[in-house]
Amino acid sequence: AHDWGYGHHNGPSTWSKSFPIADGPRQSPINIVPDQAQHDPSLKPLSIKYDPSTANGILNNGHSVQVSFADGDNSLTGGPVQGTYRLAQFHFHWGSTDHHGSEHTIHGKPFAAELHLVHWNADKYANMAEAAKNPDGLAVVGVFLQVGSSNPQLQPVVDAMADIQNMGTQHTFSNFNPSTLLPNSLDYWTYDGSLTTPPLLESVTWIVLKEHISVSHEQMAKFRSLLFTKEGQHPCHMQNNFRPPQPLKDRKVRVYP
Ligand SMILES: NS(=O)(=O)c1ccc(C(=O)O)c(S(=O)(=O)NCCc2ccccc2)c1
Ligand SMILES: [Zn+2]
Repeated sequence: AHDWGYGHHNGPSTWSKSFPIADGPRQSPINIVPDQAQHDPSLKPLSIKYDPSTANGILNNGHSVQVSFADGDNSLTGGPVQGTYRLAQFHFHWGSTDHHGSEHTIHGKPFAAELHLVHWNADKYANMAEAAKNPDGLAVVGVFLQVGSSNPQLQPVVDAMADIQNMGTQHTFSNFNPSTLLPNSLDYWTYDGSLTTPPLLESVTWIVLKEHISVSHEQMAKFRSLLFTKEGQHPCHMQNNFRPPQPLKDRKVRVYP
């Protein structure tokens, strides 16, 4: 199988060989140009409600660090979506320095990292995999992380990284409320896009928050201490696990408010 990654030989520029949709009409991420974003009266405020008791594990999947949630009352409603989307997992993308690492960019400017909260359309589909095959199947909330003061809300995730250094390792992770990772404002940009990793399915309504959260340089160093590699393999630090911005093609970015 195409073991895709972020290296020179298996990185984003090679993905179209195994995943031709990489050159499709609604790929993510994109560069966001705020003054070109359109107001749309049909857009609503985002409504997000998570149940911390459903957090059930933290995993190094070889591409990112991912916290997964059991099916429960974790809902995203309002915003650009119809119906109720359920939180499945959140993960991050980051760089080798504090000056880059996010997937979306604003006016061409990257942030040090980007948090993705992945939700699936539980009104219409039986599970995440089914939802991922449909254009209205997924909704991902993106939150920029800007290096500055330490973020105490991130610390439980940062501390758990010590237990999942190698690819394929996981650890229990419970009683965590991911809404503590959201900024004060839920104002957002939204556009129709895709997964930013293979299989790059064009099934994501992207909701990128305007306000960032903070992360300290030391906390970022802990992200970079994670490994792409398995125990016993020559260690390769997990960093630059981001796909660069893709062509906007025939799409408009909308903004709320
Ligand atoms: N950067 S992103 O938000 O686009 C994203 C990245 C990786 C993954 C993942 O597969 O873990 C996901 S996922 O959790 O949505 N999984 C992909 C959807 C999928 C699930 C099950 C089977 C096939 C595809 C999303
Ligand atoms: Zn992601």
